[in-house]
Amino acid sequence: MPNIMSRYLDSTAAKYNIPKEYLSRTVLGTAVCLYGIKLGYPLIQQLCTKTGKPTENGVKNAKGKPPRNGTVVVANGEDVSTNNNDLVVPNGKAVKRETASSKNGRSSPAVNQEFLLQLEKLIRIMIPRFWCTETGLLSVHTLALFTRTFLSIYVASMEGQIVKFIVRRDIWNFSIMLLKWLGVAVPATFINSMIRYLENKLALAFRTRLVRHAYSLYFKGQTYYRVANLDGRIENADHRLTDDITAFTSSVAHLYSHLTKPLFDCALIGLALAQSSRRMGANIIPGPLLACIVIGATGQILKAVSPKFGLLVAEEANKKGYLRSIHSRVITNAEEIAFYGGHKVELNHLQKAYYMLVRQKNHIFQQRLWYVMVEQFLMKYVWSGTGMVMVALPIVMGTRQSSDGTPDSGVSERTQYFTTARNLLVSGADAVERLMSSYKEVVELAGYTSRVGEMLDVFGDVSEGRYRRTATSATKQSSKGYDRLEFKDGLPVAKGKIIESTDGSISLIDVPVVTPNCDVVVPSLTLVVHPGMHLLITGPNGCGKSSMFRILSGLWPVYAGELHRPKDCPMFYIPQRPYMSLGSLRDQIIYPDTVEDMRKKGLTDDDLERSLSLVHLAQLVSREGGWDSQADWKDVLSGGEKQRVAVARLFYHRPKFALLDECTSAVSIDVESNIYQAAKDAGITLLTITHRPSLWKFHSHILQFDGEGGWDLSPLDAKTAMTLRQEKAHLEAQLADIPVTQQRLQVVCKELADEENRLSSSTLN
Ligand SMILES: Nc1ncnc2c1ncn2[C@@H]1O[C@H](COP(=O)(O)OP(=O)(O)OP(=O)(O)O)[C@@H](O)[C@H]1O
Repeated sequence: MPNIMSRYLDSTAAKYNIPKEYLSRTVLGTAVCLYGIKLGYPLIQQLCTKTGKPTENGVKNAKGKPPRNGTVVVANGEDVSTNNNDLVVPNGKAVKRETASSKNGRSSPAVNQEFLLQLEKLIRIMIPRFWCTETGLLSVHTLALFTRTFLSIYVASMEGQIVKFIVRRDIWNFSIMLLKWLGVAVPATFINSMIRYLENKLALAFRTRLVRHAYSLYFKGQTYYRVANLDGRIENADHRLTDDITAFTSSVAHLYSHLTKPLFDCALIGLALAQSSRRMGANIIPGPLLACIVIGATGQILKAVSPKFGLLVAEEANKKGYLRSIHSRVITNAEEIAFYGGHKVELNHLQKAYYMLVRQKNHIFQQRLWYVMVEQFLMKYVWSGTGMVMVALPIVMGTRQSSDGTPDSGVSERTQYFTTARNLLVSGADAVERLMSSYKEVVELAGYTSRVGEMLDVFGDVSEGRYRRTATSATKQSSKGYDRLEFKDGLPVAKGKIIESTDGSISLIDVPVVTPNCDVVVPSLTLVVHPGMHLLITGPNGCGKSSMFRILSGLWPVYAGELHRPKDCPMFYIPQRPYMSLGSLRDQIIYPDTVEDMRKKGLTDDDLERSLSLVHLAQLVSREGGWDSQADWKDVLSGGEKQRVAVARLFYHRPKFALLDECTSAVSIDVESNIYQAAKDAGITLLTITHRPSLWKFHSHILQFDGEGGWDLSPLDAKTAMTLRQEKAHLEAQLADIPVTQQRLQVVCKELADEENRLSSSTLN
């Protein structure tokens, strides 16, 4: 076919008196343009149709654009969510709608417009300015790739010359060329190593930028808490922040060199091949034309048979994250599991998670098996055959004989051409193969891009108070008739106001206690806590006591009513299970301050010691080897000691209000009483959740939840008297038992004496 083509070109050029070269270039240019249009057309068509395409519901938004995942468009005056995982809310009723393809309402990761937009967003984070370290690294990397391509071509031509001198039996020139060839190997190997070094540096620089950005979002406000507790889109943020970001940045850096170098190779090798064909006096069109046809056909076939690697990779990352989370659960709760002897159950969970990952990996391997087979067949065998035809064409069709009057009738020059062209073709084929196999990597990159992009989107949303969660209970509540919550997009809207109080008090006015699952635990709560008003909070389990603290601390949104808080929120929360941070013993007491903060406050280790003695732990410093000693405090301290250390923090920080959530449940009653008295003496207003009547005397008011959504706030005086009366009755009952106990004691003493007498007489006998 190339022969026929060449003859046809010859005859046409002669017929219309056009220089053959012009005609060849025009044909080649047209073919390339047409192929470019063919490849680009589906993308352009996709873009055009997307811009004005009606949505699933046949509705366009105001700009004629399709709504983004999760946004709301208005149909027939009602809010209709287009998110796969969202709730359609006709007439205020929430209905769950979920599709299997996308858990989080996103389309499955693929190389499409969404991927390009997300990638662009992430690239802007990784390369924030034109002049930055990353652009410097990219420039040097590009230069190294370019140099490597030039060196490959130079080495290929040298090898051709070496073979030519061998055929001519020219020992002198052969030796010189061989030395030159070895001389080129030194910079060539250095450049190779440099390319890898720069790729790694680039991946690390990208990762650093992304991690810095992600951390700033993750620790903005209480995003790390809200992502896990209030939003349901991300399950394992830790895995995304570590493994997924690493995989994404490595993939981007790797793809950059994997795409750039082959592109340079193709362009420069194509030119070099055309030059050597021309030197052989052959037509330059047929070879490249044949190559274009074969490569184009290969691309189409591979595209048709390619599995959805992006989706597969994203799913694999998901399963890896799940396995990791199960591992960390075991590590965190090792002692509890060991006491229960729950290793069988945990092992079961771990194995399940592991086999889910194994199944996914096997699925990917299977998909790869057939894909790689087709890929290898086309790229190794079909392309090698095409290469042989391409190399043979200029030799068979060429008109050139010997250029320097050598007696071998051009055999040595043809051999030189053959060797050079063959080497160039091998490099070219390798370049195209890398380009094509890069498609698979691009699809995998789409998977990582989707996970990292989604994570950053969710962090951004959550830090601004926009949550998305499967609100199954919303339906339940709406059917219960609770209509104070306003739903939008299937989720309750935080309409409540957070106001700075001027008199230093904390108040909740008509605030509902609503859990992240939209369960309304208390429909409306109103209370004012002035400084010095010590409030005791009681009620059955699950009635909303801790939830009230979450609302006061700003962890949970205020869905209605008003929350008044003093400026800078001088509240300090101590939970039942105290958190021990990493670091020294000093760091435990001053948490969440740093040592610099402590110095700035003008506090010293002596002050810390005073805080420790208030919780009866003064000996801890010498026992643990000083303030700077480091340990895994979570394991080193007992449950009660951990609680006391947590309370010592209260004496270090001395906040206006202390939210104490059964924080001394493991402390003995006498020490507990001393702690509460010391806290009151320090001028700290106590809001205490407790089930211990012994703590009542330290409080002036009591808030009682009934577990049915109701509550009662009253002064504690009358109730204290009541409990004192109860305690008196209890003590009197104990005293009434004393005569009986004394009688019993006498009997036991007598029996013991008899027994001893018996024993001594038996020993004498
Ligand atoms: N992160 C959460 N997500 C969903 N629901 C939650 C969450 N935290 C608490 N809840 C629910 O909120 C309700 C109130 O919980 P809360 O922790 O306030 O109870 P409590 O009164 O402090 O109970 P206890 O005395 O047992 O500590 C419970 O039904 C609980 O299941």
